[in-house]
Amino acid sequence: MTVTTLGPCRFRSPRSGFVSEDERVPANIIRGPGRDDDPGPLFELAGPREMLFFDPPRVRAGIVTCGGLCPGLNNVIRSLVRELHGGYEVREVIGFRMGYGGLDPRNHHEPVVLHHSSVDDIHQQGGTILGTSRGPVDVAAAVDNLIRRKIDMLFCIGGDGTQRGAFAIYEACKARGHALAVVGVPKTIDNDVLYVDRTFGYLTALEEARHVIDAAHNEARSVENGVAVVKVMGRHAGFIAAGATIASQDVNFTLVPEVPFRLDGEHGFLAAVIERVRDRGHAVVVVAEGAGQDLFPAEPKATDASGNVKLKDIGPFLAKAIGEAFAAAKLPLTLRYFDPGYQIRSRPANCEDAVLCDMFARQAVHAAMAGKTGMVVGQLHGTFIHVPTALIASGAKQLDTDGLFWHSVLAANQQPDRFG
Ligand SMILES: Nc1ncnc2c1ncn2[C@@H]1O[C@H](COP(=O)(O)OP(=O)(O)OP(=O)(O)O)[C@@H](O)[C@H]1O
Ligand SMILES: O=P(O)(O)OC[C@H]1O[C@](O)(CO)[C@@H](O)[C@@H]1O
Ligand SMILES: [Mg+2]
Repeated sequence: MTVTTLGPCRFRSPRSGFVSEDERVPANIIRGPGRDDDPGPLFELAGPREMLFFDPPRVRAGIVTCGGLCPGLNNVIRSLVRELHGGYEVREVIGFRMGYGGLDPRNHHEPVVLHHSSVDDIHQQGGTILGTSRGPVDVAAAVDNLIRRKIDMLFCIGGDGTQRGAFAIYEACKARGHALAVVGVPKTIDNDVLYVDRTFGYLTALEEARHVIDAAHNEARSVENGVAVVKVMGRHAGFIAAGATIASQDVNFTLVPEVPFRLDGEHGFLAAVIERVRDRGHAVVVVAEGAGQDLFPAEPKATDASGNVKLKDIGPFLAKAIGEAFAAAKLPLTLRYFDPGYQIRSRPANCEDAVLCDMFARQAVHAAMAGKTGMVVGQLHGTFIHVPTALIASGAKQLDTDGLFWHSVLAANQQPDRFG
């Protein structure tokens, strides 16, 4: 599957180290001869193109950040601006404010002009200098505004919702014959974006989660029968819970959305916690926010402003259940509860994420200058690629519970494969 290009490329690039349009990266690893393995989609390689669709000095670029905060948003903004200005000598870069809401002039979020110097040290701050939001977008009004402002390329930094919004903008521009390059940069601490080995923000989230787990472990093991419960983010995927478990090696129970669990019964989660505390005197539980949602009564699901289902709060629910189980077993308990979600995602990027943000941003600029549109910069097998936005929006990545990563979790925490 190839990415759409806006038209013939007529301008010579000022960059070097060009990649060819013919190189492809397969989604799947071919496991060996004699097997009928499906390579899956074949993705274009990211990188500078020799010929460009846009004439760099005439380009007007726009940047928008949407959805929840994530470490590295400012790094991406900075590297986009620096590559546009420094690499291609683009004269005008505009930052739309407060997410997609800022694309609609009726919301009165006046965009800001981003200069080389105005992004100088923003990478040292968490959050996003442009502001962000959730909530509905009037795509027609957004596209009217982009056309009126003569924007040639729009960089949409955000998660799955943002990329679905980017796709709607891309389709509306196509229908109206406006040559806008819509290029996404995949953001989320949850790391649940398809065709992206690692989204930016994920490793910073692990590092921060590990600090909290260290604290939880110290609390739990310093008291009699200490149990610490740490809730981390991860709506539909347990990558943060799993990765932090492996990084910390001090977690005893890791609960993720991909593995349903039972609380009660001989082989249930609560019996396992009691056994662990009887045996070792303390326990550390890490739970992803999307885990165990089936333990709550089924009722109509509320949604947030963007249409994301509001999850039931599994953390306090588990803490209460553990308290009741210890009481029933007439066992003393000291329970500590940690919910560091916002503390984690508002941090500045760590070193690995800073590198990834810069790489993603520069590949996004190369793609847009070559007229690529309706695409997101991805990364597979350590290689940067162009992924059609339609594919990114087709689903979400989850933990492979038969894979190496989850097996490392089970090896680290020694919990059974299943509870109940
Ligand atoms: N199908 C869609 N069409 C148009 N806009 C959409 C669509 N889905 C989501 N959006 C818009 O994209 C923006 C960001 O979506 P959302 O709040 O779900 O965050 P996200 O990008 O998924 O990031 P996070 O990982 O933090 O949830 C919102 O303004 C939302 O209204
Ligand atoms: O409180 P908010 O802003 O709705 O965001 C919470 C969500 O954001 C995420 O961190 C994704 O950005 C999810 O893991 C979490 O469910
Ligand atoms: Mg989302």
